[in-house]
Amino acid sequence: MLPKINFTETAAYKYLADHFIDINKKDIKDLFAADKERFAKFSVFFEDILLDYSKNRINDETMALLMQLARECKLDDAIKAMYSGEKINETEDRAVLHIALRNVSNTPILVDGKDIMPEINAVLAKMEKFSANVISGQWKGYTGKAITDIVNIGIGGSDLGPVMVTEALKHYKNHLNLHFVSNIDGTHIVETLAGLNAETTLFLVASKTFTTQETMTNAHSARTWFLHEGGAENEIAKHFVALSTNEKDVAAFGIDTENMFEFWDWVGGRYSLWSAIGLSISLSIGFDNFKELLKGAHATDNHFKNTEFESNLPVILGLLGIWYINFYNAETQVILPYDQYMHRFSAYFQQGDMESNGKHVDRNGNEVDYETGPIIWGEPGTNGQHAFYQLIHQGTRIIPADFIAPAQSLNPLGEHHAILLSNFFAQTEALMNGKTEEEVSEELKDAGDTETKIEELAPFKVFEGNRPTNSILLKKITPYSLGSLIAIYEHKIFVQGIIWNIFSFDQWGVELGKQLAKKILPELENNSEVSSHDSSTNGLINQYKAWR
Ligand SMILES: O=P(O)(O)OC[C@H]1O[C@H](O)[C@H](O)[C@@H](O)[C@@H]1O
Repeated sequence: MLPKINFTETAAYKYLADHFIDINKKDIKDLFAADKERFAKFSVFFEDILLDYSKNRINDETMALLMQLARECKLDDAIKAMYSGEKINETEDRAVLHIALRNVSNTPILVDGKDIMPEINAVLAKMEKFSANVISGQWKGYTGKAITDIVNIGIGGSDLGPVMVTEALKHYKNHLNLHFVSNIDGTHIVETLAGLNAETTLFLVASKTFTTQETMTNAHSARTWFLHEGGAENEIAKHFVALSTNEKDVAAFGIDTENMFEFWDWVGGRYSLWSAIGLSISLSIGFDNFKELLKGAHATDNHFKNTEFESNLPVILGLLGIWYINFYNAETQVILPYDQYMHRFSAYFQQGDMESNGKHVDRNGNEVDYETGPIIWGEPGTNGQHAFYQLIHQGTRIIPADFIAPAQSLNPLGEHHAILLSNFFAQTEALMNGKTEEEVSEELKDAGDTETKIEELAPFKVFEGNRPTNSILLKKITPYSLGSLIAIYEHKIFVQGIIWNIFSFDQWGVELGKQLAKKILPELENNSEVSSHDSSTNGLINQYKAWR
């Protein structure tokens, strides 16, 4: 059982509320000026990852109180509960064990008294063999040709993780072409299949439940396409495999359960890239690299479990988020990777974070009277700089930002990486320091502007600064370091969920829309006027019918 403590009733919360009044008057740049040790104090290494959180609106007391908050909320007990396989996903009566999927040290992990490691290892061995066969060309399609194209059909957690990781690790990929179909919009599958040859295409039907409407519809369309292109029913096994927890429905679809890669109900969809759902990753970069990804995540898992809170990256990141969300009323959190390969990283954590912590009922079943999960967004730098950074620099909202960059480029090309990184360093400096009216006037004077012009323009050119950022500098993007980084963000979400006293591993909020769509679908079958809804929904449906 998880602790069920209202964090706003802790002593630490009350101290933090008082402390906030004091720190809110301070400028980060003044805190730097007053403390030569600030960078050393507020930065921490985890292997080849450096987290610098010194450019935040914090001092020693803030961090001490945030750590006290974590202790009062019994974060340590919660971590133990997760790692020991307790059913901490109480509303679904399930354990939460993505950490077991990457438990490469193989220490037993018990669920209902049974060690789950042998099952995990068996699926990993099956993934290894299958990946090797497909990559080497030993696995043949129905006309005896090797596979050239992999199409992963899945949505949500059965899509976003594989997409993000295969993109982030594209540098390590082999000759196989990877495609991802998620959207129910027919355009997605039509456009994907348009360039493909059924003889050399392998479909991975990725769905934890194997009942998701989008995935099942797309999978059936892929099957029809395969048969239409010349494949026969009894050749489906050579071109369709399933990644799922639902053996019965996999068999009903016509996929040989021999070709099913299993996972388990204690793997949340948005935490499933480490499971059989990662088969597309293993096919794309080879199983050895997939294993490296798992190893990197496992290293983070050990760090999170064993390191004191003060030097624990997920704990520090989680608590800083709490500081801004609950004391500064920050509504969003922007994630800005300065790495083109990581262009889906923020999108991935939109599901990871928002589906986990977008909750308004606490673990006691009561409405919360504080803010919970932030809105997660972001794009890679430097593209974001030319799009939305204006609002981060000069808008009215406080937007805590995570800047992420690798020190080494995987594609060294002239000055590119130095320019990229100069922007990475400059942005957090600019957000912190801002630019005073004096500095602006000086600049305008130097440019030859008149006194009147300077007075007119200056207010628009002032940057108030004091905008908080974390910088995460990695040595290099490798399967291992990416695995570590993803796991850091996963555990950060866990930390925040524990403090907010919410259940982070269910997702009831996605159900209502699905239910209503199921009701509406039959109403779209004929042309008769619909009147069973509110006037807006009726009006929209009837107009659709008139226009289709
Ligand atoms: O893997 P599946 O069972 O097809 O589920 C795919 C996705 O759909 C659901 O709506 C959930 O909100 C997601 O958490 C899940 O990842």
